[in-house]
Amino acid sequence: MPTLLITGVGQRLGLSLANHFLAKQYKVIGTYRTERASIETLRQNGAELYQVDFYKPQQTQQFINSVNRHHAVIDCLIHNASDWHDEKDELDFLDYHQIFSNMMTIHAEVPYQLNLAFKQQLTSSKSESGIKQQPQYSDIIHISDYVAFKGSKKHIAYAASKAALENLTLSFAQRYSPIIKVNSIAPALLAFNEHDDDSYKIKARNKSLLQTEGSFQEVIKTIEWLRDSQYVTGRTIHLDGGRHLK
Ligand SMILES: NC(=O)C1=CN([C@@H]2O[C@H](COP(=O)(O)OP(=O)(O)OC[C@H]3O[C@@H](n4cnc5c(N)ncnc54)[C@H](OP(=O)(O)O)[C@@H]3O)[C@@H](O)[C@H]2O)C=CC1
Ligand SMILES: Nc1nc2c(c(=O)[nH]1)N=C([C@H](O)[C@@H](O)CO)CN2
Repeated sequence: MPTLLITGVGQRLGLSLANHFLAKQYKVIGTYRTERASIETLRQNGAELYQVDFYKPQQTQQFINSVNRHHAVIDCLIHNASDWHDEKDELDFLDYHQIFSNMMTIHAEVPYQLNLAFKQQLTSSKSESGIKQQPQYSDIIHISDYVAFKGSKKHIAYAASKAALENLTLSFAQRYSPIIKVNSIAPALLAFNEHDDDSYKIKARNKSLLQTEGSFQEVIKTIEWLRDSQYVTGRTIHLDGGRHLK
């Protein structure tokens, strides 16, 4: 069965992805930063988990070394880990510096580093399985955001870093063809956070033509479609309810 490496599996989309593919008996390698009950449950269900704070380069390096030591094959690398920082007014220079640095680290530099570090594992998945019925590509999937296209006046660095991530898709698709497909998924609203109040929810839903939120299942279906594709690479797949036309 395929091996997936998913970053940020502790909650929400990452947890949904890990549970979905574990249920299909895939081998799931996951990263988490914060110890939670969900992490122990994933471990009991067979996931191989690594605790890493990607804001700490030494921990990123240790993670890469561990994966290189223990995993020879990766069929699909999904970059999901993300922080959603906003730029409040009247912060000082160093606060904005930290926000910008963190956003670029988690959404651009870490995907860049892991894509380069795990090329061998992503390439060997093809040779490991011997003769195939049809070309079977391995996949890199970057989870982006609609705001990479539109910008965001409240999450400026976040949006810019997601735009950088989508540009990485173009470069890695060229560099890793024809063995590895590289694509982005750019959702708009997928799921609210616990602290979101009703007025925020109404406003957020109304930003799209379909006037609703998506779902983590929508992303799962798109990942399954990308995995099955024989002809899509270097593309960003938008899941946004027609928000671009509102
Ligand atoms: N939810 C939505 O409506 C939308 C989501 N997206 C994108 O979809 C993806 C998933 O979204 P969602 O599930 O809501 O994200 P969450 O913010 O709920 O979770 C993201 C995960 O990333 C992990 N993470 C954050 N920073 C670090 C770090 N420095 N090192 C290691 N791990 C880190 C967190 O780990 P931990 O919890 O262990 O600390 C967390 O579990 C993200 O890329 C997001 O940008 C795009 C558009 C809409
Ligand atoms: N890392 C995260 N990124 C994003 C989140 C989130 O909770 N964590 N949430 C959103 C919102 O749903 C936004 O799309 C609309 O409010 C965007 N990115």
